[in-house]
Amino acid sequence: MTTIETVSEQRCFEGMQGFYTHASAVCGGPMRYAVFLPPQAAQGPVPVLWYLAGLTCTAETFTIKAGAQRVAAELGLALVMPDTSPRDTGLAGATGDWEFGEGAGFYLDATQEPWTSRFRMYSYVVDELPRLVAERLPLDMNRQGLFGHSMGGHGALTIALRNPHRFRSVSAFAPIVAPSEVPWGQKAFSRYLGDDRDAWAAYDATALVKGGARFGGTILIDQGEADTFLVNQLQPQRFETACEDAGQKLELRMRPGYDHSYYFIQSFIEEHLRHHAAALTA
Ligand SMILES: N[C@@H](CCC(=O)N[C@@H](CSC=O)C(=O)NCC(=O)O)C(=O)O
Repeated sequence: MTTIETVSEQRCFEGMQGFYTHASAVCGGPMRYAVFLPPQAAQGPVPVLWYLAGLTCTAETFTIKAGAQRVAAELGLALVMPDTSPRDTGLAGATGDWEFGEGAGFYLDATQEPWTSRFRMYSYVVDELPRLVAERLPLDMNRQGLFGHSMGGHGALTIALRNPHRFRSVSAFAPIVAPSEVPWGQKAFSRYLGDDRDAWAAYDATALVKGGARFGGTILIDQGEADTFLVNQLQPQRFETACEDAGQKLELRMRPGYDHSYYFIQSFIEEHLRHHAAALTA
């Protein structure tokens, strides 16, 4: 069994907020993640909700900024927050640009050198970390949901669309819905995946829906209308059109006055947690 090192554990709303590190076989080095266990976990396995964070974020960002624990404790949901990439890789070009490399793993498995040995966040989030937490924590892995923000919203949508039987619920705050078509995604995908755009489609929510991927429940998205990334990077209408054409159920809520920040996420976190709880605790 992989050794887990506890960085910290603190009582929170009668549950426990922890930060942990472990040696990741998939990412070839140490990885950090956070878990909130609600008080109900003392009685038995609880549903688990994965949160994938955005560019520049760590396992701490959502944990300390979103204010999710109070309602997660009420609803009996465990929260798992992975980091957004491997760290201290020592690879030239992996630091110094907030849109690429460390802090910008894009929840994909890189196929190009030198990234392919370390930047494997798709397999880390889909396979390695779930196995590791399921072995140690009272989590009901038959009741999993997934959500995320921006780059992490892209991760949540693509992972749910590719694994619809694993996840009962999915939602996103201001997701990158069509990375192949916008500067953030084009920069990252060309470096991690190379120039073959067919390889990009597996990590593009809009392309996945156009290609036939479906999620069983309603996909929930909140998007701020005052988000400075809305026009150049996020473009939710691309996903909305693809879902309409495909008959994929989507609730896209445009929120006047809200930007891209964690103040926006704080404002709607309770609605997202209740959306997931409705599917996970039914
Ligand atoms: N360059 C800026 C902006 C970085 C930023 O806005 N990051 C977002 C995610 S963007 C898409 O994935 C974020 O969530 N930041 C964390 C936060 O606490 O707001 C910078 O370096 O700050």
